[in-house]
Amino acid sequence: MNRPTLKVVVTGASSDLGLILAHMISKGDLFGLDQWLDLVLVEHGSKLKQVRTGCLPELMTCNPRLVRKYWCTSSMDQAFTDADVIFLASGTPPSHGLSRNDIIGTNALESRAFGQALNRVAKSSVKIVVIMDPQNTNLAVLSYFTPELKPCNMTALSRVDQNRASTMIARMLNIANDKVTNVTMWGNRSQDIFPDIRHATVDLLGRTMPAYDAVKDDFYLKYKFIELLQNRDGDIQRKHKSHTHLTTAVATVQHTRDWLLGTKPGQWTSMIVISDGSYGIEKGLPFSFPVKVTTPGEWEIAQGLHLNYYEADKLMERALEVKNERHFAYSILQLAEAQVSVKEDEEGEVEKAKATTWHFGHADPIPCSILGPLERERMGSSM
Ligand SMILES: NC(=O)c1ccc[n+]([C@@H]2O[C@H](COP(=O)([O-])OP(=O)(O)OC[C@H]3O[C@@H](n4cnc5c(N)ncnc54)[C@H](O)[C@@H]3O)[C@@H](O)[C@H]2O)c1
Repeated sequence: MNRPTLKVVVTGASSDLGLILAHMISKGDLFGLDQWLDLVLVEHGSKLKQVRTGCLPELMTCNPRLVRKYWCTSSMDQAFTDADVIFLASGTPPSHGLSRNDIIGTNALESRAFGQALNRVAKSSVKIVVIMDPQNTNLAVLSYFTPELKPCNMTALSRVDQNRASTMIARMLNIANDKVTNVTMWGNRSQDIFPDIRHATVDLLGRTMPAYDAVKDDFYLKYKFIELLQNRDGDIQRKHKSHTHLTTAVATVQHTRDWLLGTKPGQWTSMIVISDGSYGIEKGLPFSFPVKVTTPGEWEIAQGLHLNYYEADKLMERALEVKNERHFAYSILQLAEAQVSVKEDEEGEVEKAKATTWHFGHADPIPCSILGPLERERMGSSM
């Protein structure tokens, strides 16, 4: 293991989500089996003891051979200094009795605190994944308070919904989930996120074909499927009587692996990123798009998906929803809308275009030869 140790931060470490995520990272699901890690577990002061005396022993019992050092802290500055990857997995979850606006308001305050700390101490290559609900709004707030960081280094999670949609199709066709590709989630991570199956493909007995042709039920895919998918989160929470921590942790690892290692040729994944104006979505608006990663650590919005009138209309509706929620969050924080920080260069290109290649925060790219078998398969490498 010649690569420098990575510093990885998980906030909300005492919750099931934080613990499962920390466990998956510790056992190499994210960076592979040949990467040393320093893992920082962040919790509020009142729960820090619980992390030290409960969560940490739990994690250590699972034989996390890749972790060189654990830190437990309430200090964001301490946690974020020199961090390579940060998972913002804390915040208030949607629950009975709290409206979406309540959640937006509470978590916007959290995001502001995270943003201010990141802006003070984070290094410019840090990668940040927003899991806190609602992801689009929190990404907007975070980006607002981090003028020193590039917006391309922050993404938020819509992969949970993509995975659910892929699973639903896979089950209809009796195939494995990973035989369903290029399902896209557009828009706002709310109940109204818009699933696009029309561009999805499936591998049926070795033959790649459009998902629509394989399912052969246009009416179902256009209406019932979308309704079922949009209610899935609530359904699971009601029936399982808990938040969807396992699916979220798994989706977070998949999202981050795609971002840091790359998507397979010809494939894309759904990610909430800051819009560069693609598909008519206002520049600077956090929106779930189809995203490709050909250079590890640099996402680009997949171009050229033809949208019909109905779909284009849905995208505009979703964009309006994000704008309204962002407006609400900004009003809680008493921020002026005009100050929205879309960082542009002289040609008006969103900073993304100037992004430097990210090599796990260090000087050298990950040489394929030291990747594990899973990574090699992922990178399509013949090494
Ligand atoms: N599908 C998804 O994308 C998905 C699924 C589950 C949860 N979430 C989101 O993740 C967040 C956490 O959900 P949960 O169910 O684990 O909630 P939870 O209430 O069980 O745990 C949140 C934890 O975060 C901690 N916390 C709050 N502010 C903090 C801060 N500033 N620093 C460190 N720790 C802090 C709390 O003390 C608590 O332990 C919520 O915003 C939720 O909506 C998203």
